[in-house]
Amino acid sequence: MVQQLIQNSLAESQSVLDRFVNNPKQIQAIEAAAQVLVEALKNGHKIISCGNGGSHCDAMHFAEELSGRYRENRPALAAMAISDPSHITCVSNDFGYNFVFSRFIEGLGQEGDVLVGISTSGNSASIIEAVSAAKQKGMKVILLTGKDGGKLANLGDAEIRVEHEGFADRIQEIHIKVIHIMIQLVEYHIFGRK
Ligand SMILES: O=C(CO)[C@@H](O)[C@H](O)[C@H](O)[C@H](O)COP(=O)(O)O
Ligand SMILES: [Zn+2]
Repeated sequence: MVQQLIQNSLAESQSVLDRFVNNPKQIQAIEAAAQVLVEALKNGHKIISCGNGGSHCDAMHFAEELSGRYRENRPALAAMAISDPSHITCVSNDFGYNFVFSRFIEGLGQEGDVLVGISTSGNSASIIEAVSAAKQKGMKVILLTGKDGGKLANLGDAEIRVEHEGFADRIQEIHIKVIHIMIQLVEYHIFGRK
Protein backbone atom coordinates (compact mmCIF):
# COMPACT_ATOMS: atom_id res chain seq x y z
CA MET A 1 0.00 0.00 0.00
CA VAL A 2 2.70 2.48 1.05
CA GLN A 3 4.93 1.43 -1.82
CA GLN A 4 2.00 1.95 -4.16
CA LEU A 5 1.58 5.49 -2.79
CA ILE A 6 5.25 6.20 -3.40
CA GLN A 7 5.10 4.85 -6.94
CA ASN A 8 1.89 6.72 -7.73
CA SER A 9 3.40 9.95 -6.47
CA LEU A 10 6.54 9.55 -8.56
CA ALA A 11 4.53 8.53 -11.63
CA GLU A 12 2.30 11.58 -11.28
CA SER A 13 5.36 13.85 -11.05
CA GLN A 14 6.77 12.22 -14.15
CA SER A 15 3.58 12.71 -16.13
CA VAL A 16 3.29 16.40 -15.14
CA LEU A 17 6.92 16.90 -16.19
CA ASP A 18 6.38 15.04 -19.49
CA ARG A 19 3.42 17.24 -20.36
CA PHE A 20 5.40 20.37 -19.51
CA VAL A 21 8.50 19.31 -21.47
CA ASN A 22 6.38 18.62 -24.55
CA ASN A 23 4.70 22.04 -24.56
CA PRO A 24 6.77 24.34 -26.83
CA LYS A 25 4.88 27.37 -25.51
CA GLN A 26 6.37 26.81 -22.06
CA ILE A 27 9.89 26.26 -23.41
CA GLN A 28 9.59 29.56 -25.30
CA ALA A 29 8.25 31.25 -22.16
CA ILE A 30 11.35 30.15 -20.18
CA GLU A 31 13.57 31.53 -22.95
CA ALA A 32 11.64 34.83 -22.92
CA ALA A 33 11.79 35.08 -19.12
CA ALA A 34 15.57 34.56 -19.15
CA GLN A 35 15.91 37.34 -21.72
CA VAL A 36 13.99 39.71 -19.45
CA LEU A 37 16.31 38.83 -16.54
CA VAL A 38 19.47 39.18 -18.61
CA GLU A 39 18.43 42.52 -20.07
CA ALA A 40 17.71 43.93 -16.60
CA LEU A 41 20.89 42.60 -14.95
CA LYS A 42 23.12 43.75 -17.82
CA ASN A 43 21.66 47.24 -17.44
CA GLY A 44 22.27 47.49 -13.71
CA HIS A 45 18.73 46.67 -12.56
CA LYS A 46 17.67 44.16 -9.92
CA ILE A 47 15.38 41.18 -9.56
CA ILE A 48 12.78 40.99 -6.78
CA SER A 49 11.01 37.66 -6.22
CA CYS A 50 7.99 36.74 -4.10
CA GLY A 51 5.59 33.89 -3.37
CA ASN A 52 3.55 32.36 -0.54
CA GLY A 53 4.20 29.13 1.40
CA GLY A 54 6.25 26.72 -0.70
CA SER A 55 6.46 29.37 -3.42
CA HIS A 56 8.01 31.75 -0.89
CA CYS A 57 10.77 29.17 -0.43
CA ASP A 58 11.11 29.01 -4.22
CA ALA A 59 11.35 32.81 -4.41
CA MET A 60 14.17 32.75 -1.83
CA HIS A 61 15.89 29.82 -3.53
CA PHE A 62 15.83 31.71 -6.83
CA ALA A 63 17.21 34.96 -5.39
CA GLU A 64 20.00 33.38 -3.36
CA GLU A 65 21.30 31.45 -6.34
CA LEU A 66 21.66 34.75 -8.20
CA SER A 67 23.09 36.83 -5.35
CA GLY A 68 25.09 33.92 -3.90
CA ARG A 69 26.00 30.96 -6.04
CA TYR A 70 24.41 28.42 -8.37
CA ARG A 71 26.78 25.78 -9.74
CA GLU A 72 30.13 27.51 -9.66
CA ASN A 73 31.57 30.80 -8.45
CA ARG A 74 30.97 33.95 -10.50
CA PRO A 75 30.24 37.62 -9.71
CA ALA A 76 27.18 38.26 -7.53
CA LEU A 77 23.96 39.29 -9.27
CA ALA A 78 21.38 41.75 -7.92
CA ALA A 79 18.46 39.69 -6.64
CA MET A 80 16.39 39.52 -3.46
CA ALA A 81 13.26 37.75 -2.27
CA ILE A 82 10.65 39.62 -0.27
CA SER A 83 11.02 37.70 2.98
CA ASP A 84 11.92 40.04 5.84
CA PRO A 85 9.60 38.99 8.70
CA SER A 86 9.61 42.50 10.21
CA HIS A 87 8.36 43.98 6.95
CA ILE A 88 5.83 41.19 6.41
CA THR A 89 4.39 41.32 9.94
CA CYS A 90 4.23 45.11 9.94
CA VAL A 91 2.47 45.39 6.61
CA SER A 92 0.09 42.50 7.41
CA ASN A 93 -0.73 44.07 10.74
CA ASP A 94 -1.16 47.64 9.56
CA PHE A 95 -2.38 47.36 5.96
CA GLY A 96 -3.42 43.71 5.41
CA TYR A 97 -1.60 40.64 4.16
CA ASN A 98 -2.51 41.30 0.53
CA PHE A 99 -0.10 44.23 0.49
CA VAL A 100 3.04 42.60 1.91
CA PHE A 101 4.75 42.35 -1.46
CA SER A 102 3.27 45.40 -3.19
CA ARG A 103 4.33 47.67 -0.33
CA PHE A 104 7.91 46.41 -0.60
CA ILE A 105 7.87 47.09 -4.33
CA GLU A 106 6.49 50.59 -3.75
CA GLY A 107 9.50 51.20 -1.50
CA LEU A 108 12.29 49.46 -3.40
CA GLY A 109 11.15 48.74 -6.94
CA GLN A 110 12.60 50.90 -9.71
CA GLU A 111 11.92 51.24 -13.40
CA GLY A 112 13.75 48.47 -15.28
CA ASP A 113 13.79 46.09 -12.29
CA VAL A 114 12.09 42.71 -12.64
CA LEU A 115 9.43 41.18 -10.41
CA VAL A 116 9.33 37.38 -10.35
CA GLY A 117 5.95 36.37 -8.88
CA ILE A 118 5.28 32.74 -8.08
CA SER A 119 1.77 31.35 -7.51
CA THR A 120 0.59 27.81 -8.21
CA SER A 121 -3.06 28.87 -8.37
CA GLY A 122 -2.42 32.21 -9.99
CA ASN A 123 -4.98 33.60 -7.59
CA SER A 124 -3.07 34.82 -4.53
CA ALA A 125 -4.11 38.42 -3.92
CA SER A 126 -0.67 39.30 -2.54
CA ILE A 127 0.94 38.37 -5.86
CA ILE A 128 -1.75 40.13 -7.89
CA GLU A 129 -1.14 43.33 -5.88
CA ALA A 130 2.62 42.91 -6.35
CA VAL A 131 2.19 42.69 -10.13
CA SER A 132 0.12 45.83 -10.21
CA ALA A 133 2.65 47.74 -8.04
CA ALA A 134 5.50 46.54 -10.27
CA LYS A 135 3.72 47.70 -13.41
CA GLN A 136 3.09 51.10 -11.87
CA LYS A 137 6.83 51.35 -11.22
CA GLY A 138 7.68 50.48 -14.83
CA MET A 139 9.16 47.12 -13.82
CA LYS A 140 9.08 43.98 -15.97
CA VAL A 141 7.10 41.02 -14.65
CA ILE A 142 7.86 37.31 -14.87
CA LEU A 143 5.23 34.92 -13.54
CA LEU A 144 5.45 31.26 -12.58
CA THR A 145 1.89 29.97 -12.39
CA GLY A 146 -0.09 26.74 -12.52
CA LYS A 147 -3.46 25.31 -13.52
CA ASP A 148 -5.04 27.80 -15.99
CA GLY A 149 -2.92 30.70 -14.71
CA GLY A 150 -5.82 31.97 -12.58
CA LYS A 151 -6.22 35.72 -12.29
CA LEU A 152 -2.52 36.14 -13.12
CA ALA A 153 -2.96 34.53 -16.56
CA ASN A 154 -1.24 36.60 -19.24
CA LEU A 155 -0.39 39.45 -16.85
CA GLY A 156 3.38 38.99 -17.14
CA ASP A 157 5.92 40.01 -19.77
CA ALA A 158 6.65 36.29 -19.58
CA GLU A 159 4.49 33.65 -17.88
CA ILE A 160 5.60 30.09 -17.36
CA ARG A 161 2.57 27.98 -16.55
CA VAL A 162 2.41 24.39 -15.31
CA GLU A 163 -0.96 23.36 -16.69
CA HIS A 164 -1.71 20.78 -14.00
CA GLU A 165 -5.13 20.86 -12.38
CA GLY A 166 -4.15 18.84 -9.29
CA PHE A 167 -2.44 19.90 -6.08
CA ALA A 168 0.19 22.63 -5.78
CA ASP A 169 3.08 20.29 -4.94
CA ARG A 170 3.39 18.93 -8.48
CA ILE A 171 3.33 22.46 -9.88
CA GLN A 172 6.01 23.56 -7.41
CA GLU A 173 8.21 20.66 -8.49
CA ILE A 174 8.25 22.03 -12.02
CA HIS A 175 8.64 25.63 -10.81
CA ILE A 176 11.91 24.77 -9.08
CA LYS A 177 13.19 23.16 -12.29
CA VAL A 178 12.23 26.29 -14.22
CA ILE A 179 14.02 28.44 -11.64
CA HIS A 180 17.22 26.45 -12.06
CA ILE A 181 17.00 26.62 -15.85
CA MET A 182 16.43 30.39 -15.78
CA ILE A 183 19.58 30.80 -13.66
CA GLN A 184 21.49 28.54 -16.04
CA LEU A 185 20.38 30.74 -18.96
CA VAL A 186 21.30 33.95 -17.12
CA GLU A 187 24.80 32.56 -16.50
CA TYR A 188 25.04 31.42 -20.13
CA HIS A 189 24.09 34.84 -21.53
CA ILE A 190 26.03 37.00 -19.05
CA PHE A 191 29.09 34.88 -18.29
CA GLY A 192 29.19 32.43 -21.23
CA ARG A 193 28.62 29.49 -18.89
CA LYS A 194 27.18 26.27 -20.32
O1 LIG B 1 3.78 24.35 -0.37
C1 LIG B 1 2.57 24.29 -0.35
C2 LIG B 1 1.82 23.23 -1.07
O2 LIG B 1 2.70 22.33 -1.71
C3 LIG B 1 1.74 25.32 0.38
O3 LIG B 1 2.48 25.86 1.44
C4 LIG B 1 1.33 26.46 -0.58
O4 LIG B 1 2.50 27.07 -1.08
C5 LIG B 1 0.45 27.50 0.12
O5 LIG B 1 -0.80 26.91 0.37
C6 LIG B 1 0.26 28.79 -0.67
O6 LIG B 1 -0.42 29.74 0.13
C7 LIG B 1 -0.48 28.63 -1.99
O7 LIG B 1 -0.44 29.86 -2.71
P1 LIG B 1 -0.44 29.92 -4.30
O8 LIG B 1 0.64 29.03 -4.82
O9 LIG B 1 -1.80 29.45 -4.76
O10 LIG B 1 -0.21 31.37 -4.64
ZN1 LIG C 1 5.46 22.05 -0.84
